[in-house]
Amino acid sequence: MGCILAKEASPPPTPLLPRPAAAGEGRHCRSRRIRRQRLEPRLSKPPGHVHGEQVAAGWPSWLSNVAGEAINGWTPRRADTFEKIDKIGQGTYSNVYKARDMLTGKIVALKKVRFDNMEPESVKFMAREILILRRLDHPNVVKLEGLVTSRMSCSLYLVFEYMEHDLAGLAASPTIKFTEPQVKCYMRQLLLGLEHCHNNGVLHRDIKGSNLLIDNEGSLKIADFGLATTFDPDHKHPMTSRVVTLWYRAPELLLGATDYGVGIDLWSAGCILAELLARKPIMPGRTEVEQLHKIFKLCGSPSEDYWKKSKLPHVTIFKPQQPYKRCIKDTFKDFPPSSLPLVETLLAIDPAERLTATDALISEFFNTPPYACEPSSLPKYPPSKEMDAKLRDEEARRLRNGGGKANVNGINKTHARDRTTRAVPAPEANAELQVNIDRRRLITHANAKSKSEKFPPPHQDGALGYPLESSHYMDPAFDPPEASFSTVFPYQKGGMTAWSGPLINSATAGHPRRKKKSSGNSQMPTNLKQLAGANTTKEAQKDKGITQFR
Ligand SMILES: Nc1ncnc2c1ncn2[C@@H]1O[C@H](COP(=O)(O)OP(=O)(O)OP(=O)(O)O)[C@@H](O)[C@H]1O
Repeated sequence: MGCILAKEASPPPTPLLPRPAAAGEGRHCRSRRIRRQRLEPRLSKPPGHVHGEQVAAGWPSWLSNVAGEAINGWTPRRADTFEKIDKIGQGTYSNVYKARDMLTGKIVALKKVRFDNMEPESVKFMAREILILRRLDHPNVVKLEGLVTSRMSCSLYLVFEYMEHDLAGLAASPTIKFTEPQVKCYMRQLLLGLEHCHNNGVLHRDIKGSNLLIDNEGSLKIADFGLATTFDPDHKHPMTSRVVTLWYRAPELLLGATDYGVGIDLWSAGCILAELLARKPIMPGRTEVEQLHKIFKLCGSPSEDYWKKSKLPHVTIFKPQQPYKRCIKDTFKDFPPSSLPLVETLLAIDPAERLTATDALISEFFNTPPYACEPSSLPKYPPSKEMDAKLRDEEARRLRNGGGKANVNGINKTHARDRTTRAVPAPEANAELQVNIDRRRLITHANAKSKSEKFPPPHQDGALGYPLESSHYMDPAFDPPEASFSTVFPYQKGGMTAWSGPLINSATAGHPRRKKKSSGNSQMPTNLKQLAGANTTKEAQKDKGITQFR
């Protein structure tokens, strides 16, 4: 969620001031300006009378001051009109609760936004998320149903329709094996949601399984617009390239592009399609360097011509010494044949070749039998969210430590389920403890979710934890232990999977495998090797910073 504090060199993603009219600018330019204003959420202080009206309507003054536009036309709901049922999720900047709306009886999700000392910047970024959510209205985009606060309140809750699952949780469950029609059904909904976002000038910028919520009717909805931004292809403005969780981040972002477009979300969608078919993440990089290396190994490195023409800032640093050949077809030779052209298109190195969500929806994949099933025909799954997995792990730990003597059945049950859970994020509540800070730093690299547009640095993320054995549809030769980079594969084999990254710092622990691997680094250009180290150090340094905010 977007309590964001931008401390980057890059300009803010939504320039807010309309350009003053130049002499001679006609109606055409004015209408373009109006369109631009419509596209770019205004986050300025509202005029005095509007501020007064908003406060009279029950909004706190601090919110109206900074985010007047975001709350315009809405009335706040009072917290005592909701009954909290359970905590169901924890994001970096929010806690999410299951609650009952006592006016309607409906079950909802309440996302409580954490503000750090009411910093206007963090309130503004949250306002941007609200404005973006209010602009969108589609069955495959999560709906913001209201806001909960009061005049004297220091907190804000976003009210959403309640969603029982997320795609990462379902995909990680070893008991759930998606069929081809089911994969098509989820992908179709994802692309329809993306099409709506893009047609309305919104880039999501953090598409990944845990942000794709699924309800018990099989509907998939894109959620978490904390990193989203507005864009206008006719009036490009520079945007930060440090967006999207690393495993799903497009190559142009890794190369430092600031004028990207819808292609970045389509790349992430391509990673998800291949992940659903392969039953494990296809490019789990731990640093930006490693991520780009994995991309080149699978998708081929760009042509000489591309490198020559490219004006991307990091091109000289990242250019591999030897070109890599594209090997998507070989790697995914067991994928359903009609899926390969779509995977190829979505994972095109050149964003211009990735086409659009609309193009993807009319591709062969969706028009070849077996067709996508109806969402309502999807199975009704047991709870599978990140938080469910976390609670199960905590319960298992408690029982192992002797707390479960009273319930032998409970122990057995928990242990059995425990083995099947996926990775869960580090406990946020313990972040102030040094041991957890250190863990977080390591896990940050492993999970590599960039939230640098939020608080510096990228925070750790629950990501996906698949048992190694669950690999499917994917050529095992594709991802042998990484000679150049990885020292610990970010998944654990069987047993308890409590973390999605290494718990020890393999860079300093003298891991025996590491020595062997580091000698296999010869393919990597020296400048890349240096950067790999530099990057890690930088990330770790930045990571220290986050502890000050929590
Ligand atoms: N509408 C919803 N229904 C049910 N659960 C939800 C809903 N929205 C969010 N959640 C749960 O809460 C978690 C955190 O929500 P969200 O990702 O929006 O917050 P965040 O602070 O932006 O997190 P992140 O650190 O992943 O960016 C999600 O992973 C999800 O499991």
